[in-house]
Amino acid sequence: MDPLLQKLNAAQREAVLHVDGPLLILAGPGSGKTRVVTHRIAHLLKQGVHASQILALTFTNKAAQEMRRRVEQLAPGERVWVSTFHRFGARLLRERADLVGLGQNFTIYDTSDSRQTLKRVIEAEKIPTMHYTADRIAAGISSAKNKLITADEYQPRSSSPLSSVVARAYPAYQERLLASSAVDFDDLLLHVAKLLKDNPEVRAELDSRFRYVLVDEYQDTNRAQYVILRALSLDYPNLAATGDPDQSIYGWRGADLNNILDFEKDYGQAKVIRLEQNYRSTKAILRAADMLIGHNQRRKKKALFTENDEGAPIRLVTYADQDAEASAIAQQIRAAIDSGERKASDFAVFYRINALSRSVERALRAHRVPFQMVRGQEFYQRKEIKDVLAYCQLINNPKDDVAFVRTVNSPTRGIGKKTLDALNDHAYRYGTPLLDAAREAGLIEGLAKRSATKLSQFVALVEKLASRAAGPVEEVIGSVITESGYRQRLVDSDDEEDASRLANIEELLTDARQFDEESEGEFEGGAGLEEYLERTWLVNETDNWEDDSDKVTLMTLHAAKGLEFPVVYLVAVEDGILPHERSSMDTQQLEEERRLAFVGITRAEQQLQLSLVRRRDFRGQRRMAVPSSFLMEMPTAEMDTDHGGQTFEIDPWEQFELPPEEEVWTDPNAAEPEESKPSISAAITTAAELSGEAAPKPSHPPQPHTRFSPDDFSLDMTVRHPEYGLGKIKSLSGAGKRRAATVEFALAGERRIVLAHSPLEPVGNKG
Ligand SMILES: Nc1ncnc2c1ncn2[C@@H]1O[C@H](COP(=O)(O)OP(=O)(O)OP(=O)(O)O)[C@@H](O)[C@H]1O
Ligand SMILES: [Mg+2]
Repeated sequence: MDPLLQKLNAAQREAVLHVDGPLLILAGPGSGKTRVVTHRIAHLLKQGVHASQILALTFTNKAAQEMRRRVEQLAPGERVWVSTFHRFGARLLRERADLVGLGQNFTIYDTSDSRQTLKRVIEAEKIPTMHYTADRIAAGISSAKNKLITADEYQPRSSSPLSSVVARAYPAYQERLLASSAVDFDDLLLHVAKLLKDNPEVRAELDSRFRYVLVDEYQDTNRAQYVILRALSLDYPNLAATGDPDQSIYGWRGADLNNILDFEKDYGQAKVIRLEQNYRSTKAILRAADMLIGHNQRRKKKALFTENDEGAPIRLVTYADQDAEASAIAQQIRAAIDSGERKASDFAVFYRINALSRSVERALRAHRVPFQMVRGQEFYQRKEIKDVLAYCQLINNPKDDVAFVRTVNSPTRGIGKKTLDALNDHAYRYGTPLLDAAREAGLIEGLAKRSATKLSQFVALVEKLASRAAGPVEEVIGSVITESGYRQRLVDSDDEEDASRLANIEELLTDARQFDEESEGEFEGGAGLEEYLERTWLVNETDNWEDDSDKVTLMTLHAAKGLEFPVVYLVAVEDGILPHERSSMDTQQLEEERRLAFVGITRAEQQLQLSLVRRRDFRGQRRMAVPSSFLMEMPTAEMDTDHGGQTFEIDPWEQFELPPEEEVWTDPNAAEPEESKPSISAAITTAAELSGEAAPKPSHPPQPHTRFSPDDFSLDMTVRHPEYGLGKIKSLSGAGKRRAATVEFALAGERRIVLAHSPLEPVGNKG
């Protein structure tokens, strides 16, 4: 048999051998979907398809890089375009920038740059924001863009005050981006989708150029991505999508599960292949994952089996607090390494939000366990790095207003807010970029002569730097930091922090040198600088992850997608964290949280430990942690549980005085705080928060006033107890104040609870 097909099972082989026509590979975790994608590319090449006719898309740079590596192994010497959606979008857009009114040298704004632009627009155009924060408004714009609603098409809904603010801010923001020849991340897809829609000849050309399109993790595509893929597969419908609806975890970024669920409808005669054998995990791990995901209502059931061993039982451990949790994990890892049983890179620690990593980092350090934190963007997000890169941005794209604002007074040149305001007004009035406005500084009304001179000096600096833009990137950055005085200011400072800033800038020079070496001879006339900037703009979470180093990996659940590790620790499996507190009022969001937990669990090959704590210090507050509702949905009885001598006997409610009788019976929903109501914009507040950048609000124990009445409880109902966690009502007895429920708690076992005196809450009927 062809060696390419040897390491594939029958269903995988069928998918690999499929050449023409739409193909959907629908399968659970660890079943070889990604393997099929790489082997299919190799097979296409073998069939004589030219490498340039193949386009493979995925979501993270890491995944793209890994795919490229595997293809290279299977088909040495072939250069297939394997990319993330955003990089692909950026590349295509540079080829056709004129069609959407952008300069070819457009800048890609990151979240903070686009937020700043939005704020400036709101201020300059005096748009009434009705107290909505820029983040909320930005989320509204982003959500519209992900649904492919352009600024002209956006219609406010009368039921949503936020949408009427968005309706004013969106067009103004978009206009400003265009004037700066800049795009935000969403635009990379929006512009391309629109370009393909409005220019049939361009669409047809690209459709024929990319004869075979492959997409991994198709379940995470949003509307814009869907439209792009559709446009590239009309005349040549050779789209192969692989995905798992149960692993869709980017709903907050507009991912639309219907894209995968409707594939067969959208692409007639699609061949659908299901892969049912999991090669990754033990039976014990797979069983728990399967049970958990079975609680999602909105899903198609899938069969998944493994011939792997039963494996060790999953460990479910309760620790006293997060330090105990972290140091126990570090100790276990240390011991396994010392005994020679495992190496550091066998381990991964996952958490729902980045803020939870700190105690784990500290403990690993204390136990001298090498580790790497996967936290994208960090380097390029540092202030000093952004400052220096902003000069490069301005050289590359003189219309870039954000870069202008960032550099004009950094290092300090005595150009103050008043000067900038006058400049900004002028730029708005005449519709010019700030740099052009600064060129006319002498003519600007209300600008002092001294200020005008300073602005002219700055313009001269930028022009001087721009004249050298065509050289190697390292030299460009070298002259930026020297000529601007940026380096000198750091050198002269006594501040410790400035010393470390200086070191970071040296690091940036090294980074640029590496880029120059990698791309030697590839670019001409300044294109190198643009390519380098693009690299810094489109880094994502998994970029700084080295899989060949012997270190423990620390990452958020979102970043873990597609990866696998022999031993996985999932920490803080607690209510309010996983599931995230924000999801508690919304069934759809709760299901997405469940999928996130599912993704985490299914990364584990041999061993999995789930842990939680009794007390967690969080955002400066100490609170009693409640076990995650998801634990109740897993086979905890067969797990190796250890509550570390922690009992569930303490009653924190003793400290509360019972309120007067009549208050006990008030409607718990009547006084629901405004901000806990679900809304679209709350659902997508900020990408950063949801991807784990920020912490959820700590959940406070409900006040006794909000207790429920015995009538609120019924048989089989899921309930939450602040101390025992989640449970199900097995039986009810007695009446009135003596009415009691016998509840089977996931962790604390069976308890009889007198309802009138309990803090028990129903959890059903949400969403
Ligand atoms: N036929 C096979 N024989 C042996 N090992 C296999 C086979 N197919 C896949 N594997 C291995 O199983 C593991 C999971 O494969 P892969 O990562 O492709 O799964 P996946 O379906 O993409 O998973 P996920 O949904 O988590 O992305 C990998 O280590 C892969 O090498
Ligand atoms: Mg995969």
